[in-house]
Amino acid sequence: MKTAVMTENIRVNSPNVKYTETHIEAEYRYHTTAVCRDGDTLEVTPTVTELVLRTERCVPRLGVMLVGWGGNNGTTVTAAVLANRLGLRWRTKTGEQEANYFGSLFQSSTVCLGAGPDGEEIHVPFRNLLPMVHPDDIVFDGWDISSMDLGSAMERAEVLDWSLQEKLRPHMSHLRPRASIFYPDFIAENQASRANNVLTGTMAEQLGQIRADIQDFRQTSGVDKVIVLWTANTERFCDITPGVNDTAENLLATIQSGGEVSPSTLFAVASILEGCAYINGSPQNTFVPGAIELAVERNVFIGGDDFKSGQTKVKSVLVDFLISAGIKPTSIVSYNHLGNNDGKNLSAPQQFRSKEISKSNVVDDMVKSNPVLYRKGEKPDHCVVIKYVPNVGDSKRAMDEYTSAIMMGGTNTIVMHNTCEDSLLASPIILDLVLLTELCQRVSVRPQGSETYQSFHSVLAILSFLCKAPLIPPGAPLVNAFFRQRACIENIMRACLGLPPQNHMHLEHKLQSGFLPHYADRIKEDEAAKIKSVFCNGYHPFKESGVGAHVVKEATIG
Ligand SMILES: NC(=O)c1ccc[n+]([C@@H]2O[C@H](COP(=O)([O-])OP(=O)(O)OC[C@H]3O[C@@H](n4cnc5c(N)ncnc54)[C@H](O)[C@@H]3O)[C@@H](O)[C@H]2O)c1
Ligand SMILES: O=P([O-])([O-])O[C@@H]1[C@@H](O)[C@H](O)[C@@H](O)[C@H](O)[C@@H]1O
Repeated sequence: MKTAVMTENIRVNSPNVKYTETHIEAEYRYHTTAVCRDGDTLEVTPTVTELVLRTERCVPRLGVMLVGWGGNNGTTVTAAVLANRLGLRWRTKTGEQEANYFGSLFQSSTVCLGAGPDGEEIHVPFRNLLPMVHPDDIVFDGWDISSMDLGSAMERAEVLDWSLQEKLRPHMSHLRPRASIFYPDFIAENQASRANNVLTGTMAEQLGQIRADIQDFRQTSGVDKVIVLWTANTERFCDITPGVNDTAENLLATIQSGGEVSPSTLFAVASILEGCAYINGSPQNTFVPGAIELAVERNVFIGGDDFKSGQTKVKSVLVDFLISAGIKPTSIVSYNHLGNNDGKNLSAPQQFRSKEISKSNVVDDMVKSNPVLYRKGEKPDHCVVIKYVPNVGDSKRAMDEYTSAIMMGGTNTIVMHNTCEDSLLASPIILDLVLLTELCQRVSVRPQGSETYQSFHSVLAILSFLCKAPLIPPGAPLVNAFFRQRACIENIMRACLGLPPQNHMHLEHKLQSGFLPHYADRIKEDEAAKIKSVFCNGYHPFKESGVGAHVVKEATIG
């Protein structure tokens, strides 16, 4: 039975937005711009498509099954949710610390709704825009090739303060990962010593067991829906072979007969067949063409690849800043060393290669966007180095050097040192990934002229903000630039409320004699005259006359 949890505290006052018992229904004018070349002229045509976006208001009880549950990320995200749910506080050497969700886009960042009574911008937590699952309410389960219970695995991870671990252990020691699929040649040899919790049988039997595990979790936990997320070790890339994994039919046949199918792809197939969204937090090519085709056929969301958590996240900001400012990065060197088990696995060449690819391609879209700086095909030198240094544990040390050409033959070099507990950056990303995926499962869209509503494409490109190597539908533009990706999420959620995209223009404050605020037509004639006299003399109505305060009350924000 779904729990009708009304989490939003924003009510949009518009004739285009309807709140029913079950849905928010927004009529939305989607503005885009079509460009085509006519000789040496670019012809630009603004286009408008009428859409109706419908969002289910009932927030389900969400179950998340982590593959690699006993790892640094798996234990840390589980611990963080428990600590927040329990409202834990603990002593550290610098004082008392309380649980939080820093690093989560939805839990710890805000969006600007619009202007308030005094003209100031009103910001609200991102999560408040639409009804969303609260991370405190997530129920975790999962698999690991290591049988260690979550309390001991948290200790093995060496991520969280000991005093916090002491408080959490009674709540985690009874949690045990389910046995998993283990094919040694997909991850580093140095991982074999962990593998004491593995499934036997044929590939088809193992697939069947994973499906049974998902069914068992759904039934025993009482959750309304399950999302499966891979946070197990980075695998080597899989060969894409016609007749093996190039179509859904061939992939399913290969699983029956046994062949080149990775554990991560098997988990993807199991999840899709169980109707569960599947997200890949690692860089390997889990989503072979056959897996993507299966997801589309079954109308199930898939997303990834590789959490964008630290060094690469900064890169997707810094390179966007440089190129958007007309400065030309000519060399990017990204080095880091870390001492956790992820680093140990990545010390093997094939696993490092998977990561090198996802960390290297993140600047391509930004480079291609600026033909003023870069000739066709020209790219900055880009070097990625990862070293395993056990002593530093989960505290990854990243060092970056960005060298750029500036005006008249000048050179700018930015050097950065970035130290962090890698798992404390990845854990909020995991939460954002599953919460955004769950929200998208409750959104449907009816384009003008269509009688039926449709879901987002099975390849959930909106997750790009959270991934180093975004998986996108065929033909869609690949965007890695951080703030463009963030704006995409914000503006789609605003569209679900019938609100226009954020444009940051503030035109009402930028004209010589100003103009009437857009809502002025909704207020009485004499008050409009007052605002006109005040506002158009360059004074903001809210500050000067107080009349705006009355108008804002009618706008019913809050
Ligand atoms: N900041 C980050 O931590 C970050 C950022 C981006 C991507 N990642 C990726 O996330 C993944 C997990 O990172 P981590 O630091 O938690 O690593 P980890 O090594 O601590 O955890 C991985 C876990 O997966 C388990 N495992 C390996 N193969 C498995 C299988 N077939 N089935 C089930 N479990 C299996 C291991 O036993 C281990 O417990 C890695 O692939 C890493 O590259 C991490
Ligand atoms: O997200 P990011 O910090 O650029 O990338 C990280 C790498 O720098 C790190 O070496 C690796 O172990 C993590 O899995 C993660 O991928």
